[in-house]
Amino acid sequence: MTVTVATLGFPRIGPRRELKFALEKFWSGKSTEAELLEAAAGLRAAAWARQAALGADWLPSNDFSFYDHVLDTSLMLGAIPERYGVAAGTADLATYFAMARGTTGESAGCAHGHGHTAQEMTKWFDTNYHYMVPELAAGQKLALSSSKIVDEYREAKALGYETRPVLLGPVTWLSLAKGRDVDPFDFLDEVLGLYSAVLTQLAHAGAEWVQIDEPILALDLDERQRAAITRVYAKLPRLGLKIMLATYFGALEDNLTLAVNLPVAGLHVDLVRAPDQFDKVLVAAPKGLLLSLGVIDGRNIWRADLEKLLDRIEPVAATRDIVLAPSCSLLHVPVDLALEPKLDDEIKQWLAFAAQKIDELVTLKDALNGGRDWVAEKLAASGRAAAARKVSPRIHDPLVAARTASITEAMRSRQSPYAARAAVQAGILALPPFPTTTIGSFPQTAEVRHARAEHNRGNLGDAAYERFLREETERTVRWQEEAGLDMLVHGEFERNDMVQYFGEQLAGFAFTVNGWVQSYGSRCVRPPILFGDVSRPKPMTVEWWRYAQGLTARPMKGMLTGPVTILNWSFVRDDQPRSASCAQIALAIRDEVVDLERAGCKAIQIDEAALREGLPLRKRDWQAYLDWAVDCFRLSAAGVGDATQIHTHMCYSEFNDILPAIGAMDTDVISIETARSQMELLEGFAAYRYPSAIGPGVYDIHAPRVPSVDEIVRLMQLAQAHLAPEQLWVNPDCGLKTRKWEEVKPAIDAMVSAARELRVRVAEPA
Ligand SMILES: CN1c2c(nc(N)[nH]c2=O)NC[C@@H]1CNc1ccc(C(=O)N[C@@H](CCC(=O)N[C@@H](CCC(=O)N[C@@H](CCC(=O)O)C(=O)O)C(=O)O)C(=O)O)cc1
Ligand SMILES: N[C@@H](CCS)C(=O)O
Ligand SMILES: [Zn+2]
Repeated sequence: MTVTVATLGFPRIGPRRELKFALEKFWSGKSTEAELLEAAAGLRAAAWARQAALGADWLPSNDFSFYDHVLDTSLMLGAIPERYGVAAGTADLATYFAMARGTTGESAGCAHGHGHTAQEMTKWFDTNYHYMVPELAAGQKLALSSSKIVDEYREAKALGYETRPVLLGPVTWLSLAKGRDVDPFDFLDEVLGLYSAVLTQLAHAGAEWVQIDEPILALDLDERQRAAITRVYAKLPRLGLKIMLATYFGALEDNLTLAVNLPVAGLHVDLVRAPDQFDKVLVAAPKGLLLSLGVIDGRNIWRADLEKLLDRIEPVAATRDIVLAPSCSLLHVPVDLALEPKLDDEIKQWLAFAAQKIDELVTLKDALNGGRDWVAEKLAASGRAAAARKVSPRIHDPLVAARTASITEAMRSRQSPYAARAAVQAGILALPPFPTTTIGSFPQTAEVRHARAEHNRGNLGDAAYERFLREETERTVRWQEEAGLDMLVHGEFERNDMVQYFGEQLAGFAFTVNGWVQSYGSRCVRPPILFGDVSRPKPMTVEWWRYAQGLTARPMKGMLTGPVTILNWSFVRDDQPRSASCAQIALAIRDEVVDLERAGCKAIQIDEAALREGLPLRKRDWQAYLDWAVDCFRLSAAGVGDATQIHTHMCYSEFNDILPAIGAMDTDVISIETARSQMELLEGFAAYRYPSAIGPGVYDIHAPRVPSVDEIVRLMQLAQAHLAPEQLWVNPDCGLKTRKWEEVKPAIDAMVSAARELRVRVAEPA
């Protein structure tokens, strides 16, 4: 029986974010399209060479994307909304970037009243990767509009690599699509026809296999989706190509029988998220179905215990051909651990990034094909690392264990109910009706990022860097006073990222230099690595808060990232439940909250941008997650007295299905994204009788567009249709870090003017 190795997809950004820099150079007009195409071809060639050199047998092609693979699929199908003025069949790179960024160059943007908005962007399943939501309208004509998949197959072939092209499956694409006056599934036959044409072209180009990704198969499916799966995979396998149907991010569960009985040549299953499905899949899968076993974690950075894996796989490999693979595309992990000179050796030996994961797969393959002795040293090293990690004193801190064991319900509860707290806080803060504030960050200009980079490189000393940050902060505080904002923020200039900044200061976290992962388009994040018990060696934000508050008599918000968001945007431990790691982070944030209060801070914002997006993929798992997530938030927030106003912020706009959880967070003020939904979201808050204060975002910070005073007044009037005026704050949808000062200043001026007008209007007798 033969064992081979596949990779499903390799990170496309390049080992040092080469794609980001090539894209941003092109977008800013500093390079030509030809130069961009050349850079992309170089990245693809390097990725194939690397994977081949590591010993992968099945190399992916079409896993590269200039922005997003869902958008690539939309362009392939010619699903181009009318506003871009391009007929299906005639799209080019300019159309692609217009769909990705809007014609003024911004995600979801529409500048100054002209230009075309980008497609909506949202997160890819439960990852921190974001895709462009496909749009379909009634009567829309689709047509093949991109030959990318065939071109990249041929490009690899010309370089001597036989690849298995990767294509997002039609049922997942339709499931992610939004229809305007139409059900996306009405397009099923048309879409199926186009996929058939693409597969036929690939077969003509010489491809033998294609990998079709249907992650939707790991979710709860309705009858229409199940029927679509049956229909699509009755047809596509007849076109001369063998199909490896890839499922990932969870178990097939009730979709297992459906999946294994499709007439496809291969099926990939995720055995990291869903190890328990291994036996079920083996029983259900017909002998002729080539199984691709996702045994190495494509979502996390831990090195595997290879001997332990072999114990499970060996009996199977003796009875059937198998492919070994990461659980999903390697898109979600950094490229190469070898680029991390600053990680210490003890932690480094526990980790595997994309390149190391392929090496692990190849070691497993060699052990299965040639016997364990053949790779004895590699297996022993993997076993030693796993054993060392289990007992390392770096991981286990008895003080943290004792502290988490003594968490009580009282520690999660504020002293008094909201109404009593609100009365005390009103007396102290003395804010006007419709108080104005912002969400925390002000523009992270090139100058700010450059100063930080120079400081990190050692070219800018600590004192000079600190002086620079203090000046930026002071300028921003002064400006906020002049603008007339009521509750100020310090601007977050000292922070590289709202999660990484805290990870870098907490014990139990390690951080990388080049461990970038694509978040959306050219934007990347470096998730901290949560490897051990978490504690807070010393205050993290208090000195910045104290400095900023010292500059003004107005209240300065303390600004923290919440435990659930830190957890969801980090690479986390796999040796204890996520809830346990989250409770530890919650205690560390609680310490910071208490210290801020002691320092005199009257209002503390604990951002939970990722609480909603951390929801499990299967609905039946939601409540358990929400229970511990809300508990952790409350634990982080409830160490303060009634007089301290606790804010939170969430910038993903689907809240109605988790309103009880939001209520249970028991915050004094929540700011949420609402501008794009015209305040419709507040209906849910009203129906739920949400008791405390809400700052519904009055303008979309994802766009460079400056809102008018009238528009903000109108939005706030819509808000008053749902909520009492006393409940309302006025703020933007999210932080301003990605904006420019010339956009921020007039927008905030308009916001403050609107609040003043609203105050006059409520004061006037009806
Ligand atoms: C709110 N979002 C966030 C998510 N996850 C997070 N962990 N953080 C988030 O804020 N998930 C959901 C959304 C996703 N949205 C975004 C928005 C913006 C970015 C982004 O802008 N990323 C930056 C990198 C940010 C960062 O870490 N910056 C560092 C390093 C800056 C840098 O690149 N420096 C250069 C040198 C510059 C010079 O010398 O002039 C270098 O190192 O080469 C910092 O500021 O210090 C990005 O550029 O992609 C991400 C997600
Ligand atoms: N305080 C953060 C929240 C972003 S979700 C910011 O303002 O950028
Ligand atoms: Zn936000």
